[in-house]
Amino acid sequence: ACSSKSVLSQMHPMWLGPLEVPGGDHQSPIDIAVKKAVFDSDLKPLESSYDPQTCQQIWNNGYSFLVEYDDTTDKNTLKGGPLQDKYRLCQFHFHWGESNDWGSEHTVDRRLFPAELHLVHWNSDRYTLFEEAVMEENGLAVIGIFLKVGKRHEGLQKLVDALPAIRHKDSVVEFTRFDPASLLPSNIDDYWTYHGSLTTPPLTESVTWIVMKQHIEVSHDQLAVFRSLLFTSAEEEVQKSMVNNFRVQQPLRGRTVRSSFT
Ligand SMILES: COc1cccc(CN2CCc3cc(OS(N)(=O)=O)c(OC)cc3C2)c1
Ligand SMILES: [Zn+2]
Repeated sequence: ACSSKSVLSQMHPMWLGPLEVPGGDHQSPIDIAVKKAVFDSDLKPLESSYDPQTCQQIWNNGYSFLVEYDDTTDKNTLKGGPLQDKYRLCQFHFHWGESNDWGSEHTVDRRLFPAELHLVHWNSDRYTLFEEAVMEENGLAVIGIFLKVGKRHEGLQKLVDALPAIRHKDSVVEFTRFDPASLLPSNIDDYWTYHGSLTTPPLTESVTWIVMKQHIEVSHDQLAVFRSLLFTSAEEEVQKSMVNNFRVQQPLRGRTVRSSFT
């Protein structure tokens, strides 16, 4: 499910920082200036419906770890909010820092969070494969959720326990019966939305971003296990800790960020 490697990411090792796309003026991530966001009363509540039985595997792709879902049927759908069509979940992953002081990709009034969760969906009303949708303006919808360090996240622990098995790049293990809804904050009606891009290759400007206002809490120890992952494969002599796997912020270039709340 949406896990075929992009050629680009083979040519450009990600820990050197994703390459900048010349000329793109709808790039992500961005800073969300709360006061400049425009309330849009036409924005509907988000409707997500996920089936934990369709969870397939968890793997280290050399930049983050991805939990992948069977996206060959409409079992894991997202609609409503700013979306005109129905989108299918294919994977979720995280970005984090080497310390709790930074790690998120988006910021809110320049505030950095220690990590950010992305749930990647593609438009299954208009396209038949992720690879097609990834090239189209209305192809993808990514939900961004900020993580803060606090109490232990019970839902996350099953995922944290699987990480030592995928320490190295390109390692994969079977991972089943994980409910992505367990990672959503209690309030998913309050969000910011704007048009942007993937923050890793192919960096295409095909994403309707939906960034949740409410964060989720994970414990310091849970986040420390993220940092025990490696960018490097088992064969490489020098092992590099998988930390700071976020892209630098990109210019807004006149885009408007809308909010679903006042
Ligand atoms: C045409 O390029 C691709 C086609 C199919 C699958 C892929 C793999 N790619 C999809 C998009 C994506 C997007 C990712 O991050 S993000 N922040 O959502 O842009 C990501 O972070 C680890 C990984 C992947 C995996 C690339
Ligand atoms: Zn991401």
